[in-house]
Amino acid sequence: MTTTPEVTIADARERIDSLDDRIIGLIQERMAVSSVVQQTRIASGGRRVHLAREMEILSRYREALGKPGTSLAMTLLELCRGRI
Ligand SMILES: O=C(O)C(=O)C[C@]1(C(=O)O)C=C[C@@H](O)C=C1
Repeated sequence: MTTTPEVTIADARERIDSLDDRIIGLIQERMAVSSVVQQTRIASGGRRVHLAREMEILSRYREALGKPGTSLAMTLLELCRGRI
């Protein structure tokens, strides 16, 4: 069956929208889990931020996605723990 460029683009955009919905849901889930870690640490006398752990996360994203991965990880961390 043949299709048109318009249909191919519309179908692909639907998939992108669906992926973005899932990504947003995963980010919201990450924020909730991160909050549990931070609140638990603060309640036991620690600090909200754990820089060594953040370095591990930044490395993981950079290894998987290159330099923009670092920016993405920094944005995710800011969403999860606020600005430092
Ligand atoms: O893993 C932790 O210790 C967390 O508090 C979670 C988290 C994160 O969102 O990944 C948030 C703040 C910390 O600075 C480091 C990492």
